[in-house]
Amino acid sequence: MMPKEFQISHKGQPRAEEGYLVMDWMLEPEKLTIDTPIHLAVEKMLRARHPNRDIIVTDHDGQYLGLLSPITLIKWLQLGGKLEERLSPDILIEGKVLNLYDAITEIPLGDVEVFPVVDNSGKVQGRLSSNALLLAYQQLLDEKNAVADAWDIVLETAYEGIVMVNSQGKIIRINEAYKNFLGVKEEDVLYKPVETIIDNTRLHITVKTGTPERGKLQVIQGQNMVVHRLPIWRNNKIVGAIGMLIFEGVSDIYRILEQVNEAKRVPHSLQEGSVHPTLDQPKVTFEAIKSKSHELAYCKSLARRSARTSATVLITGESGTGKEMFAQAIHHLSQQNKGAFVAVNCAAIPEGLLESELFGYEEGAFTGAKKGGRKGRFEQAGGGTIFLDEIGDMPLFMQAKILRVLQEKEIQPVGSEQTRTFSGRVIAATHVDLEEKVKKGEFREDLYYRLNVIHLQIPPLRERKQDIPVLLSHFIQHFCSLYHLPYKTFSNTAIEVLMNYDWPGNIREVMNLVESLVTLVDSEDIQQTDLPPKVMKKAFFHEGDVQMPIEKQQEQVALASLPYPLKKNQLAHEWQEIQNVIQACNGNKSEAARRLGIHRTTLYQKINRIKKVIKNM
Ligand SMILES: Nc1ncnc2c1ncn2[C@@H]1O[C@H](COP(=O)(O)OP(=O)(O)OP(=O)(O)O)[C@@H](O)[C@H]1O
Repeated sequence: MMPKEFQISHKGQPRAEEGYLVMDWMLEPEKLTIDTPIHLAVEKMLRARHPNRDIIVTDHDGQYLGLLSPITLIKWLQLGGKLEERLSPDILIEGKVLNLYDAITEIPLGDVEVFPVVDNSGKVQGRLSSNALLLAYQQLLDEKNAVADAWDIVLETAYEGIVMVNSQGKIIRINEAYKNFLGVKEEDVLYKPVETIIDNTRLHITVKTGTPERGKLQVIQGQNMVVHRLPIWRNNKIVGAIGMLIFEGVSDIYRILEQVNEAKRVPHSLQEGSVHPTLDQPKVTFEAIKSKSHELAYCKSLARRSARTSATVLITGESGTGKEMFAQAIHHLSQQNKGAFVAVNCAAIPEGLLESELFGYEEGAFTGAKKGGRKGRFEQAGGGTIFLDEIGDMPLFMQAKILRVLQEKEIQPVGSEQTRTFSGRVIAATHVDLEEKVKKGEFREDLYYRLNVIHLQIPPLRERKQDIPVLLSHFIQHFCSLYHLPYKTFSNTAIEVLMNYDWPGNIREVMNLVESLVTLVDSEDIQQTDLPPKVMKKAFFHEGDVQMPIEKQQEQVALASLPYPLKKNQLAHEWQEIQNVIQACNGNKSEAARRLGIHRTTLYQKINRIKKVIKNM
């Protein structure tokens, strides 16, 4: 007797892709050979510890014949069967036979609780009970959920932006990184046509053509990005597409490639060195603004969007938070990038000179005016960007003149009757509370509103501590390579202290501290004890901090203060030594460098470095 299920489920070939196969879950077979005396079968059934007492019956070669179930056996005995008789095929039921390689999820189930398992030749190899099946299902679902959870975490935390669209090209999933980059909220983009949300996307085309596109350049929010677009197929139909966005590293490579291509286009005469092209200052782009926090991601996204327009931008934030960097990044991404970026620190220019500095002057405008006059900063910015830093410190009379530029787009040099058109863009910045100044009558309200078209508020570093490790690692690499020193790292405890510190000077302070540590610490591992006492004190003595006992705090500070004066002494010693040699050489630094066994430029660098470090101590 060959049950029909056996023939149906016997697929012959192992299907390794099915993860959950019958063979992985089956148990030892409880089997008897045909012709066994019935009383032995009854004893076996009574001895069975498991609830499913059906017994598999095979022929003498181990081939499956059928199942002996307790109920059919009782019925058979009631009809006059004898315990001395032997097992014969007519007492057996068919059962549901499974193949070793059947996938658990595809088993055709009936009402029985024991399933004989046979190999490809029909020989019995084991049995699968309903209990084992339940266990398998439970584990399968647990694993599926765990995989889905892990997958979600990967999607959410991936460095790349990831977006998924359905077959109609509507967004059905989008990860945090992409949302941050676009500056959108999930509810604003879900189920919207992707082309209305992402600039220059082709995902809505990918779902029509089914053609994958890898490593394509796509301009999003004015920035060159590298993207992959992959269709998702199911049962020979395109059910959606996935778009992946690759940020910084790769776009850096593309920029370098572009620069290489540019260089190849340099005219022959320049390559031969007959004329030396001047090297531009390195451009500050958004990629140079190192960050990991959501707060800065939002600022970058808003700034990128502002670069699409020529609207005035007001950047506020404490000193050293990166306001000028943002202004430069906006400039380089904007239409104005063909013109110059001219930065003016309004607080640093004496009040009497501010007007001529900003608007220029005509010849003879005042005593001491240069022949032929002079162009002001606005005119220098031309079709580019003028960055008015510390605008909050601008005197009221100048505020009126700036307002006029913003309203009329005209500038008037000192001593001139003529006005000139200003076609550039204005970005202003301040660390003071302008609204407060407006209330006090120290800043013109109309100018405030004119400047405040797009307001970029850069949070202080203590409110985005996630950025601290990124900045530390960025600056440590920067200074180690600048000073040709072997790469150093911070110990975990040092990072912990630095994370606890408030950074009143923001990123500028991080930069200065890392520079001095890189030059001061000889070891490649910067320890907590290498940090200056002010950092240690602030990191450990937070107001109202009652967690650490006072003796422990004192101990920490004492520990922290120890090596630093030592370092200071060491530096002072080195400084004295250099001064002695220079004196001995009658001030001749080239000779002093020779005596010290170092190159003259190295001596200059050393002197500048020591001066700078001592000043920062
Ligand atoms: N996110 C950042 N990544 C890398 N470097 C940064 C970052 N933010 C700021 N810097 C660096 O920190 C220093 C201070 O930045 P910046 O001059 O832009 O700040 P600011 O807010 O304009 O300061 P201030 O108000 O004093 O003029 C600069 O050397 C800048 O390159």
